[in-house]
Amino acid sequence: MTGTIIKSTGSWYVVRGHETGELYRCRLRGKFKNKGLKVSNPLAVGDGVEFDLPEQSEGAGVIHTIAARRNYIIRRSVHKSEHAHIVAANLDQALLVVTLVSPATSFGFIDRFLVTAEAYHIPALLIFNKSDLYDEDTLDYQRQIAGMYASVGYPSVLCAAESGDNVAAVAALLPGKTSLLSGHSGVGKSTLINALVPDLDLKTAEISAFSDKGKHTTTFAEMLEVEPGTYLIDTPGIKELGLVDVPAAELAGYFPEMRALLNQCRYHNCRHVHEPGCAVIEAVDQGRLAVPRYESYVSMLADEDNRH
Ligand SMILES: Nc1nc2c(ncn2[C@@H]2O[C@H](COP(=O)(O)OP(=O)(O)OP(=O)(O)O)[C@@H](O)[C@H]2O)c(=O)[nH]1
Ligand SMILES: [Zn+2]
Repeated sequence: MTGTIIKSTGSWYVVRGHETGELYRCRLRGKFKNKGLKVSNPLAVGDGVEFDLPEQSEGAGVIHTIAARRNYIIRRSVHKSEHAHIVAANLDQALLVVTLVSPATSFGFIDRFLVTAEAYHIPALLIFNKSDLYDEDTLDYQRQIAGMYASVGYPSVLCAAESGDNVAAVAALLPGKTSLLSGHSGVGKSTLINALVPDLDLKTAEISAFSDKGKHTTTFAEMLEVEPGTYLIDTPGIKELGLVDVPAAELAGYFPEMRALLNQCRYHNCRHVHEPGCAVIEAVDQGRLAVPRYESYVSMLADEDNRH
């Protein structure tokens, strides 16, 4: 049988079976190695697996094959001696919840998230929340920002999670996909999840009761099941996305609007800061490349220089 891992305790996995639609508790057969990947966990939520239900196993499954991953996000350990671990695999999109007031999310944070998503090859979208708190000027401003991000490949939705206003537009992004939901503390992520996942507590309780069977186990990771096949992964912020140490020379390649210009710079190793004949600087000067995006690039480049 085949299925998707929706919860992991490190030794047990909860798998949603594709053929039956049922939940299965599974173990991993024998030793598994992640080829060329130094991580502590062989399997993560979102992984596709093949498993058997042997007789005399009291309904517990045995995973014997892991499907190739389309992508995955890892979290580095705080202790250097420990391996990183895979937070989740096979993400279809990353949604970043942001706010323009109460609190205002900075461009720096947004662009860092988008660069990280590019590095992971995960399409990213922005959810502007708390629209009920925006006055006319802020709404104008929001349209400008949304336009700027849309023009470089990041669509967005404006909503108010608390009142439910336009949450339907967010819900429409989800069916059949695995979505990562991120955002600074206080932007309304929990409120949004509660609006998106009806009976959230019931569903979570059901899966816990099923997987823990009265034992005290720590959950390493869990996907919220909006419905079978539609999943949300809740993470507190960019640290979870573990902004991979993007080498300075590659950084501009993770800004889609800069990518197309890179081979037009006079110097092949142009850093696009004050080099003569730089196509990126020219685009900024001519208003073809948004200043806030360029400023984020320069600031990330400086951070990268300071690290080395
Ligand atoms: N006015 C307004 N307030 C909202 C909206 N959505 C959430 N809030 C409020 O914003 C505050 C933070 O919301 P949470 O859902 O707890 O935010 P969070 O992002 O999950 O924060 P953490 O739990 O710290 O990660 C709460 O007081 C919510 O009531 C909204 O659409 N409009
Ligand atoms: Zn350049």
